[in-house]
Amino acid sequence: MTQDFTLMSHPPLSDQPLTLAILGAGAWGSALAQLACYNGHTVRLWSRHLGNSLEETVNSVDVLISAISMRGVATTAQQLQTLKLPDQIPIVTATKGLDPDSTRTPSQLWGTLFPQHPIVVLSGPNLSAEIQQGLPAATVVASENLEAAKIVQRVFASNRFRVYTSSDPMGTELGGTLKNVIAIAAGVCDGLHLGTNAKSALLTRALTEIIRIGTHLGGQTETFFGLSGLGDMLTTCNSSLSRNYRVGYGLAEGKTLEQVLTELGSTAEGVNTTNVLIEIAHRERIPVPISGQVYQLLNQQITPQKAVEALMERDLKPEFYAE
Ligand SMILES: NC(=O)C1=CN([C@@H]2O[C@H](COP(=O)(O)OP(=O)(O)OC[C@H]3O[C@@H](n4cnc5c(N)ncnc54)[C@H](OP(=O)(O)O)[C@@H]3O)[C@@H](O)[C@H]2O)C=CC1
Ligand SMILES: O=C(CO)COP(=O)(O)O
Repeated sequence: MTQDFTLMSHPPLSDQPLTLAILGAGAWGSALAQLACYNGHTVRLWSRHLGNSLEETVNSVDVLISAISMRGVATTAQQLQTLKLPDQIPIVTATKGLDPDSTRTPSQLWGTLFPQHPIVVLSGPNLSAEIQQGLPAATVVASENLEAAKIVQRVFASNRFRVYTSSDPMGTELGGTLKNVIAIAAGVCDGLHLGTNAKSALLTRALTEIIRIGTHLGGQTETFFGLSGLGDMLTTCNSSLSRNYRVGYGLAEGKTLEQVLTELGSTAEGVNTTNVLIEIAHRERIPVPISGQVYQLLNQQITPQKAVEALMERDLKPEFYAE
């Protein structure tokens, strides 16, 4: 049985109402469903806990959207491969994570399994709780197929959600993914009450680090200065609504990671992302001093105080230099 939702709507900015499948009925999938319903689209929401049929959910839809946590992306995409997806419909990925088995991004996983479909990344400063309250927000939809990005732009754009297109899916995706590691560091910074100067220094140097990794992996520098990079970093590093920020804050208060994650009760992608990122950084020889300290902290190799000391005592160098 499928579940179709059409909530209160206003005149849609999209040309015509579409039928969308949203996979993942967690915080983000539900908020995206609300935004699409607001624009008059029909939404079929699927998740394991709803217990509905994946096959019926995706039957004859116009757009497929995945808002599944990283740990479920590969298995769900493989399950979908055995079903019949409508030809060439856009697949939108809204997951912010890295696959621990392959170290690839969600869009790379989807693109490999569904080469005939345009893949669109949706990412931005989008705390679901604020969006569910109807507060204004903006996001980016990025694809190598600009027509597909424009379709997704029209699906979600409204007077409460401004949607920009981009032709840099990798940069857009990595901005949203890598900032989760930095949000953990920002939570530590605030949890230790290190002050505003320290926080600004941390975020500024973190942006440099994100750009270094992100461009190495194929993203464009300017994308990281946009909504999906700096924008999302500012949101998650400054809000206790961010689960990744709360992980860092809790660790700084002396809680164990297990304790913090139990209290959280939902997805904090930054924990897995840090582990995968460090694997990539070692493999590709990319310096990642801040993420490296977050890794040691999450893996109980260092205390929050020692992590701060280690960052302060690094070799002196110019602010900008070629790696
Ligand atoms: N919440 C937010 O503000 C935002 C979140 N995101 C990103 O969206 C993604 C989902 O986050 P969010 O909705 O908040 O997380 P939640 O923990 O609220 O929901 C996770 C969703 O993923 C599904 N899921 C988890 N594991 C599996 C699996 N093995 N197989 C199939 N489905 C699985 C869950 O299904 P079930 O309930 O059946 O277990 C649930 O629908 C994350 O990557 C996050 O970074 C992006 C922007 C904003
Ligand atoms: O990505 C997000 C906001 O843009 C959500 O952040 P958290 O996953 O840290 O809650």
